[in-house]
Amino acid sequence: MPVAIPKQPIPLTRVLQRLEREGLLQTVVGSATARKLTHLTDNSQEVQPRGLFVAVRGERVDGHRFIEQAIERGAVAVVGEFVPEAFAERFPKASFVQVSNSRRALGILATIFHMNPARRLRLIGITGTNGKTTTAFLVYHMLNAIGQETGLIGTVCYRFGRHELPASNTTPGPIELNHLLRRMTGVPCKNCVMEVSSHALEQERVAGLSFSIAVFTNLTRDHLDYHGSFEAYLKAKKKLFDGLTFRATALYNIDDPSGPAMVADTQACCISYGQREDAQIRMRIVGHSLEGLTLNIDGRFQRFPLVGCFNAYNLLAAYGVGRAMGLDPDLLLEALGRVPQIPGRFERFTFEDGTTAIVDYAHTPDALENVLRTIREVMPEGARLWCVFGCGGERDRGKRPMMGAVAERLADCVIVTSDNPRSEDPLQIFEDIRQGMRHPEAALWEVDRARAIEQAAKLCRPGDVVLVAGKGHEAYQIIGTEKIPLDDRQLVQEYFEHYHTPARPPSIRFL
Ligand SMILES: CC(=O)N[C@H]1[C@@H](OP(=O)(O)OP(=O)(O)OC[C@H]2O[C@@H](n3ccc(=O)[nH]c3=O)[C@H](O)[C@@H]2O)O[C@H](CO)[C@@H](O)[C@@H]1O[C@H](C)C(=O)N[C@@H](C)C(=O)N[C@H](CCC(=O)O)C(=O)O
Ligand SMILES: Nc1ncnc2c1ncn2[C@@H]1O[C@H](COP(=O)(O)OP(=O)(O)OP(=O)(O)O)[C@@H](O)[C@H]1O
Ligand SMILES: N[C@H](CCC[C@H](N)C(=O)O)C(=O)O
Ligand SMILES: [Mg+2]
Repeated sequence: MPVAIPKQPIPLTRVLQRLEREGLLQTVVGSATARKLTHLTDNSQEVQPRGLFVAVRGERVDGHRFIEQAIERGAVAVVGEFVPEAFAERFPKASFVQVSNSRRALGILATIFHMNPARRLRLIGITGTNGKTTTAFLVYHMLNAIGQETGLIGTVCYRFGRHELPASNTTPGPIELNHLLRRMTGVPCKNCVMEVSSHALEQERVAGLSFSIAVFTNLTRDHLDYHGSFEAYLKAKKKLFDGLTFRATALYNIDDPSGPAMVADTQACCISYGQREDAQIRMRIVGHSLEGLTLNIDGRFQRFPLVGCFNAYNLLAAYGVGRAMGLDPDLLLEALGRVPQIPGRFERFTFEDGTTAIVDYAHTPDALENVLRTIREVMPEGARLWCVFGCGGERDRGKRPMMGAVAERLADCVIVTSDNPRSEDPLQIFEDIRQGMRHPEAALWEVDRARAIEQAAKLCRPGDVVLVAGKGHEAYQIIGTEKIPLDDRQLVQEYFEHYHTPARPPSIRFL
């Protein structure tokens, strides 16, 4: 985890004033209040002399356990929620700043230590269960194509200028996030479009950031292991909109049942998008095939290379962002019409004998259903639809039987396999998936994902369509705590090329 280093040391008094203004400050213990702080971190192992350590009650461990270690390594001040016993006596040279919410304090302090880079950027935040990465990529390409230098933060990677960094989280922790924003201002970027996950909102990773535009895509089942209930999940997403000022714009999908609730308490100017008559930004699907979509958006016809009705919403949301920025509709649509392939999102591979394989990141029941339906609607008659999928370990168990049911209902042939089992037993995950299926015996069950893809390649007939779902751009399989290289796109190319390139007749040699 990175450390925030300011241009010049920051007086602790400034930190206290800001925390007080935010209503977070409770008490201050200790004598070091006149000190200047050289860096900020929430990881005790990264503390150096004259640092500020924020103790966070984490998902795995409680950062308060490492206060002593942080002070031994040179922290002169500690921010936390509970004052350790006899702090002043045990650590006479340090100060303890008690706050009501350490995660929130960390977010706000990260903006100070990185000199508030977000103030020099137009921040565009995208939230929702599905479509965040796609919509963020669309906005990124659209704005850069029309000459507005824009950075990107999301699941696949972080991009700005000529830099592309691997993503740690969809929405990184506040120190890394503000560091990225600071680097973007150096490009210089005008805008930053970022995915804002529900985990990030719950954990205050975006605290202290002011979004100019926030987009809601949709809300269906995911992450209930973490949030506990659908209501709590909705509430976490809603925080993005509740935090907007009256100067911001909230774009919401009016066709999604949770759309209106999402913006119910926002101060921002709300703009709805969707197919409904009363949508302020409206589209109609004019045509869709395996080659792409034709939409009528606000009365203008445009073709796009993205497949699937769900992508019509992502395109509309991206267009809405451009409209909220006051940009020319024709320019926006023309730019969106030329978007490149988004890594691992409905990525299509066609083979000589007419077989098609599609690698897609669908890892929720709703996404899997949408993708399978889409393929069904546009695939050639007489062809069979295959679905190779699995469910992540240490993630929402409830979605497993639902995904089993969806795959069985919509595909002709199902191969269940592993998708990042993490510390769980893949066979137990299979058992959970099996619970949702009526005829589990009709499916193939293959723990080894590479072998499952090979089976699909071997068993499908020329002209069939094979969906390999769940991992999209991911180039690894997480087994235990190890990340083993594995790339669906590479495997698909390798195995399908092997089984679906018709053998050429041997060339005749004339002697
Ligand atoms: C479960 C979870 O969300 N964990 C996230 C969380 O970690 P945490 O702060 O709770 O970490 P922890 O390990 O319990 O440690 C608590 C504190 O003790 C500190 N510590 C720990 C050890 C030590 O020796 N000294 C020390 O000071 C740690 O630095 C930390 O401050 O905060 C970290 C920084 O913000 C995240 O990187 C981390 O994401 C983990 C890696 C993760 O897998 N998260 C997933 C579930 C996630 O967030 N996913 C969403 C996307 C979901 C979607 O796409 O729909 C995302 O935004 O990526
Ligand atoms: N608007 C949408 N509605 C429903 N399903 C969608 C939508 N957009 C994409 N999908 C499906 O969901 C999958 C994930 O899409 P995407 O990566 O854009 O979403 P995400 O919200 O970023 O997901 P994650 O939270 O895992 O990062 C896609 O591969 C596709 O199958
Ligand atoms: N952002 C999602 C991605 C899931 C992708 C899937 N491949 C899995 O590992 O379950 C998560 O962390 O739950
Ligand atoms: Mg994403």
